[in-house]
Formats: sequence, C-alpha cells, structure tokens
Amino acid sequence: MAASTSQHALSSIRLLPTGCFHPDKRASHLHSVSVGRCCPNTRNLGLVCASNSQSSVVEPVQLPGSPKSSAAPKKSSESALILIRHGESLWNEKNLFTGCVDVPLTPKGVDEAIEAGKRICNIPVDVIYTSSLIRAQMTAMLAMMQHRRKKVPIIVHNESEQAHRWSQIYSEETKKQSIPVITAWQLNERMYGELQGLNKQETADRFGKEQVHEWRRSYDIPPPNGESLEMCAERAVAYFQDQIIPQLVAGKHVMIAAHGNSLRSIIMHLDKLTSQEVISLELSTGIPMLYIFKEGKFIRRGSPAGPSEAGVYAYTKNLAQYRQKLDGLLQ
Ligand SMILES: O=C(O)[C@H](O)COP(=O)(O)O
Repeated sequence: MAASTSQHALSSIRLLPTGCFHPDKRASHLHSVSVGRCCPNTRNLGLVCASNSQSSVVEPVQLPGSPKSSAAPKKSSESALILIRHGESLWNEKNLFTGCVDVPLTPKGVDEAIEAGKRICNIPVDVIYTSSLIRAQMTAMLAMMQHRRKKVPIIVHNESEQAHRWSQIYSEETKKQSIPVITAWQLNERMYGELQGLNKQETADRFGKEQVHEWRRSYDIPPPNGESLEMCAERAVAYFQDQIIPQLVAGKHVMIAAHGNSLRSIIMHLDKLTSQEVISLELSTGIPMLYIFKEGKFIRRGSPAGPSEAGVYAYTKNLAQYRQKLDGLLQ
C-alpha cells in the first residue's frame, strides 16, 4: 500500500472518543483480502453439528465452489461487517492492564454499548461474534437491544455435546427471529502477561514511558510473558479468515464485538497496515466501525454517526433498502 493511502487509513480509523466520525467519502479505498486460505471446496463452517438441522440458530455455511453449496452468494451480494470494541470496563476505569482478565463493563461502558447499538440500529446483522470475555459479550448484547429489527441475540453453546443439545430451539419461526452469537477465545484481548492487574501509570513510572508504550503498541515486542500484537494477530486474524470471512462470502452480515488489540490486528489485516503504521492505531471503547464486503474486497466506511445519518445508508443500495424496510417503506 502506498504510504499516503495508509496514512489516510490511519487518520480515518483513529476514532474520537465523542464518536463524531463520519463515513469515509473515499470509497475507492479498497483492499483485497485473501479468502483462498480458508476456502477449501466443501468446508462446513457452521459451528454446530450439522447433523441436526433443528439444533441451532447457526446455519452451516458452505463456500462457493462447492457443488453442494446452497449458500453460494449472488455475484452482486455484499455484506456488512461491523466491528465494535467493548465499552469501558471496570479495569479501563481504574487504568489497569486487563488483557485476558474477565471484568465487566462500568455503567459508562453500558451507556457506550447502548450508544453503539443506536448507531448501527439500521444495519443488518445476521450473526454476531464476540470474544469469550464478558465485557465484549455485554457490549454485543446491549448494542443489539437497540437494533430496530428486534431479533433476539442468542449465545451458541457448543462447549459440550450436552450444552449443545440442551440449548436447541424447536421452532423454525423462532430461529428466524434470532441472531446466533458465537463466542471465540481467539477474539480475546491480547494476553498481557505479567502486566495484567498492574496500573498503567504506575508501570510507566516504574519501567519508563517508552518501554510501556513499546509493550502496549509495538507489533512484535511482547510484554513480559504476554502476547505481542503479532501473536494476538496469529489467532485473531486466523479465526477471522477461517470462520468469519466465509460468512461474509455467503452474504451474511456480521458484527464482531471484541477488544482493542484483537480488533487492531484484524483492522491491520483488512487495511493492510504495516507494523509501523499499526503503532498509531487506537480504538476507542464502544465506537462501531463499518466495512462493506463486496466481491472479495473490504471497503471501509468508518463509524456510522447515528440512525438519522444518511451517508452510510446512501452508500449502498442494499443498506438503503434494508433501512427502508425497517421504516416500513418497502414491503
Ligand atoms: O487490556 C487492556 O488493558 C486494554 O483493554 C487494552 O489495553 P492497551 O490500551 O494497553 O492496549
């Protein structure tokens, strides 16, 4: 990527805490993604046993190219991809390194998640991915409570055969009114090693600002006994490619509620940022970001400013039509 384009990518993504970010007008900012890596011909990408079609709200997705594929996307199909960093957590508030420690949202974080939900309430969502951490799950659920379609987000339980069996839904109609929420540890925050639970300011005072900045923002330098961004990317981007891209290819609209660093690694991948560029990529809590996936490419649309904002819906015919449907203007 040319340096100037990348600079633009960075300046557009660095979100303001107030969330007054508007969709990127430069729609020509297209990036191909490698889908080949995760597209063997007939791979079943559903996350539940396909043997019992009654058993879950998750339909298995078969990729195009499969002779058996019934979910092959139309050529013109496009999908929305929404990324949301969780709202403020109790340890964000206390300025503690959190990593994989599983702490809930603060009341402010709850408000941020609700606000994020209002911003995306007109954008279709067919499947939700969250990390296995409660702050991301709370954010996803609270955001979806605001959605105008009023489908019910339902966590998919596949941790045991029994959990899977006991959470079956026996009504096709009820399944239609549901959105599967798939939790994946691969989307967790980067593991912060021996920094977890330490105060960020006190750590900077002790080890020096530069050292702590290097641990927090560099690409390949891990904090003591923790994961670097590169290590976090290895699992988060692999999961994105293996599990999430096939959903988008199949025409599903996807929301991911995750964390500062797991999302930084995914954005780095989508926007082809270099390891230098990613250093200055900061994500605010509770700000949704929208990408459109079309013909194998991701088009970054920035952060929808709110339900009344026109630009993002005007951008694609499908989003505009979906919104009109919600408005009751279309049959
Ligand atoms: O894990 C944490 O402490 C935060 O969620 C992210 O921290 P960072 O801003 O240091 O990457």
